[in-house]
Amino acid sequence: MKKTQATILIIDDQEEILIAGKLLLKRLFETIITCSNPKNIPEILLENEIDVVLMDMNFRTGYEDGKEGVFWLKEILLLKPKTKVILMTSYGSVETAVESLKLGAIDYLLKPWDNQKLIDLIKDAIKQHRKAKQIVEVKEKSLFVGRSSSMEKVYKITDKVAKTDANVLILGENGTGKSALAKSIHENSNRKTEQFIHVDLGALNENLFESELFGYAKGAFTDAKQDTIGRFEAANGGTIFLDEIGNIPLHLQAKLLQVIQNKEIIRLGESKSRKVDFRLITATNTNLEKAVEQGLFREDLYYRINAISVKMPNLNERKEDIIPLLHYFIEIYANKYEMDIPNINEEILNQLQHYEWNGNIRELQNRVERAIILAENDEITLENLGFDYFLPSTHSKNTNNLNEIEKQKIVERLLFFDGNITKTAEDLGISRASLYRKLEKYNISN
Ligand SMILES: Nc1ncnc2c1ncn2[C@@H]1O[C@H](COP(=O)(O)OP(=O)(O)OP(=O)(O)O)[C@@H](O)[C@H]1O
Repeated sequence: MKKTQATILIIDDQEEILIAGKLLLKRLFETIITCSNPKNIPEILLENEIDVVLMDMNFRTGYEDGKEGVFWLKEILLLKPKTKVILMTSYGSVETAVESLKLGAIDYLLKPWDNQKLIDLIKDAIKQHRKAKQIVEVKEKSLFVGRSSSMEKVYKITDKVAKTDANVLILGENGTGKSALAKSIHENSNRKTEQFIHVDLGALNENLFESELFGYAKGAFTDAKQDTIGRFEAANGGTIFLDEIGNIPLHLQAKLLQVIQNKEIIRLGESKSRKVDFRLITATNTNLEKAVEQGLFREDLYYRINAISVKMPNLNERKEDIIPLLHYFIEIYANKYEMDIPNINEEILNQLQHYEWNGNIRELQNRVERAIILAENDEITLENLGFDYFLPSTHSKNTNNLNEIEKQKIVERLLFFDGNITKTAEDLGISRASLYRKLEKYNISN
C-alpha cells in the first residue's frame, strides 16, 4: 500500500505507547517521529515539518490532571500554529481534553485507543493541515495584492531594505497589513529559510512578557516545570516581529533595548547570557513620537527600532486595491469552504469602492468570509457582506442622481414596513410588480 506523505510526531512518556503507535502508523504514513521527553518538542518542531502531533496529556505517572498536556499544546501552537494536535487521554481527564479543544487541539482520543479510530483521526488531521498550508501558500504567493500608488511607495522602501539587516518599524492603523508586510520583508530577506517569529506584545500579559520573550530555566517560578526557550531564541538566525511595540510598559523597555543592542538574552532564572542572531521588525498603530514626548516610550529604544520606518496606508487611501483584494479574499474563502466562486455584481462593487473601510483590509476580509458562508445561488449580496440594503458612503457622488434618490426612498420605506412588499408598493404608489423590478434594478435584497 502506498504510504501517505506526512510526518507524524507521537509524544508520550511511556515507551510502549510510542512503539505501538509507531508500529501501527508507519504502515500508512511516511515518517513517524517519537518523543518521550516533552522538553525536546520545540527542537523537533523547529527542525521538522510536522503535519500532526499525537500527544499524551499526562507525562508523569500519578498525575492525571492533564496540565502538562495543556502547557505543551499551547507551546506547540505558538511555535507552529498550523500543526494539528490530537490529544490522548484516559477517562479521568476528559474534561481537560475538552478544554484543550477550545485551545486549538483538533480532537482527543481515549486510551487505550481504537486503531481504526486513531488512523481516521490522523488522516483527517493531515487533510486539515494540508488545507491550512495551502491557504497560507496561496496567500503568500499573491501577497501584496494591490498596486496602488500609495503601496508602490511602500514597496520601494521595503524592496531596498529587505535584503539588509536593518531594524524596520512599520506604522499604520489596525488591519492595514502591517503583519503581512513584516512577513513579506522576511520572505524577501536572506533569512527567508529561517524562522519568522511573530510576537503580539499587545496580547502578552505583563507578567509573562519576560518569560515569553527571553525564556526561563526550570524552577524560575512556580509553573516553570522545564527549561523553555523564549521567542528571541526561537527566532535565532531568522526574524523576530514585535507587533504592538507601543504597548510595552516603560519598565520593560530598558530590558528590551538591552537585548536589541547586545543581541544577547538571559533566560529567567539563569545568569549566563546566550547569543542570539535576529533581524528585528516592529509595528505599532500608536504615535510613538508623541509617546516619546510624553515620556511613555524611551527615546533610545525608539531610535534603535526605527532605523527605517514604513507607513502602511489605510484602505481608504488605496481605493484602487479594494476590488483586487475583494476578489483575492473571495477566492481564498471559496477555496476554504469548498464552494464555487460566487458572482458579485457591478453595482455592489461600485458601492464597496466608495465605502469608508475604517477596519481596513481586516474588515474587508471578515466581510468576505461572512459573505462566502452566507451566499446563496452563487451570488454575493450586500446583506451577505453584513450591510443593510445599501452602504453608507462618505463619497456620495450619486446623491444628486435621481436613481440614487429613488433607491434610497425604496430602501427607507422597505425598512419602515419591515420588508412588506405590498405595503411598501402601496405607500410608494406603484404596483407590486413594478416594485419588484426596481428591487432587481437596484440590487436591493429583501
Ligand atoms: N496586501 C495584502 N494582500 C492580501 N492580504 C492582505 C494584504 N495586507 C493584509 N492582508 C491580510 O489582511 C489581514 C489584516 O492584515 P494584518 O494582520 O497584517 O494587519 P495589521 O496592520 O497587522 O493589523 P493589526 O494592527 O490589527 O494587528 C490579514 O489577514 C492579512 O493576511
